[in-house]
Amino acid sequence: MDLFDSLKQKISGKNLRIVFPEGTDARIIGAAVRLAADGLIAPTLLGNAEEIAKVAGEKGFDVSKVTIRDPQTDAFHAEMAKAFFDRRNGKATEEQADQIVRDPNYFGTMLVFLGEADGMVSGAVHSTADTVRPALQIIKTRPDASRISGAFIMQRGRDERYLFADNAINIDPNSQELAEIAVESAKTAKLFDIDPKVALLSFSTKGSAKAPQVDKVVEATKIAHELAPELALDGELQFDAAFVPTVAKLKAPDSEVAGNANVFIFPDLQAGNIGYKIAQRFGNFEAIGPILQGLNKPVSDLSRGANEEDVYKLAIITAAQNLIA
Ligand SMILES: CC(C)(COP(=O)(O)OP(=O)(O)OC[C@H]1O[C@@H](n2cnc3c(N)ncnc32)[C@H](O)[C@@H]1OP(=O)(O)O)[C@@H](O)C(=O)NCCC(=O)NCCS
Ligand SMILES: CC(=O)OP(=O)(O)O
Repeated sequence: MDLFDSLKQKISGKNLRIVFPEGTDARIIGAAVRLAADGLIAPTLLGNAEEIAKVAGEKGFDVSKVTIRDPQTDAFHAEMAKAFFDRRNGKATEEQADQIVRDPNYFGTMLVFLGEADGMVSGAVHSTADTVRPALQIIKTRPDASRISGAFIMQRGRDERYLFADNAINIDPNSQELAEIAVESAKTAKLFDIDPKVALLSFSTKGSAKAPQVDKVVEATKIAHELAPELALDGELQFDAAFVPTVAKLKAPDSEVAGNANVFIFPDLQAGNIGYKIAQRFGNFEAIGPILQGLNKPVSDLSRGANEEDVYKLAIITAAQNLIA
């Protein structure tokens, strides 16, 4: 079954509530209206109701099934500011808390934190840093994860599907962090019916180049093996050795992952962010994400280059993350 048909089946009728802080953006409104009409989620758009109605009217969207809340005037404001102040535990004053929760990304994140929403999707207008910082500060990492990272499902056609990470968050992870990203990405891959074979990517394969950047990946591979000995995982591998069986035979003949990898771990964010965009724009892969891994509750960031379909799909994934323990 198609990945999204299967995810839609899982969330259908569960009335999972997803909040969209960028409620006046036409792509967001269009996706929210479709999701509500399809009975997939209960969407909340954040923003000024008149502005949302104006954009919806111009585009012919019927927002009657969508909840609208305005962080500037919301009746829940004082309670939320107090909860934010408590959660930040000395890192924000009461006055700052009062202002901060008027920011739609903070307001949306607080709705998730307080259990008023089951997930948040933002980032079509805001940068990744502005989208994810509230989640890092408020929702925080799961007890079994030390870092949050951002993964993409890369899909072409019905059957070709890979997971890339980290393409969004950690700028220059050290070996320990990279190892944890690799192990966490294998868990995420399973959510999308990918049987993970994890490659830690480099510009070197099995010692073909010497550099501190390569040493980092070699060390990360060693740590990842210790963290998850049962996992099919290998490094350091160049992308061709990881992906192409004939090249794997030449460059890494003893590796069970080389030539078969389907989870690709990039050594830093320069490589990861550039890499996913090249596959998306040159390779015609659909890039769905970044899906934040390691958070206590689901929050997803969009690329500002996202279209309505990307918003629709990422909202489905965000909702489905609630159903996976
Ligand atoms: C994600 C990012 C915004 C966080 O950095 P920052 O804003 O400087 O955040 P800070 O270092 O001030 O940390 C803020 C909080 O987040 C936490 N945090 C930061 N990075 C984290 C991570 N990867 N995992 C878990 N928590 C993290 C910090 O511990 C801190 O928590 P606290 O305030 O409760 O003590 C930053 O790493 C970044 O800009 N990454 C690149 C994003 C980007 O541009 N991507 C490309 C496009 S997708
Ligand atoms: C994920 C990502 O690269 O986001 P943006 O394109 O918005 O910077």
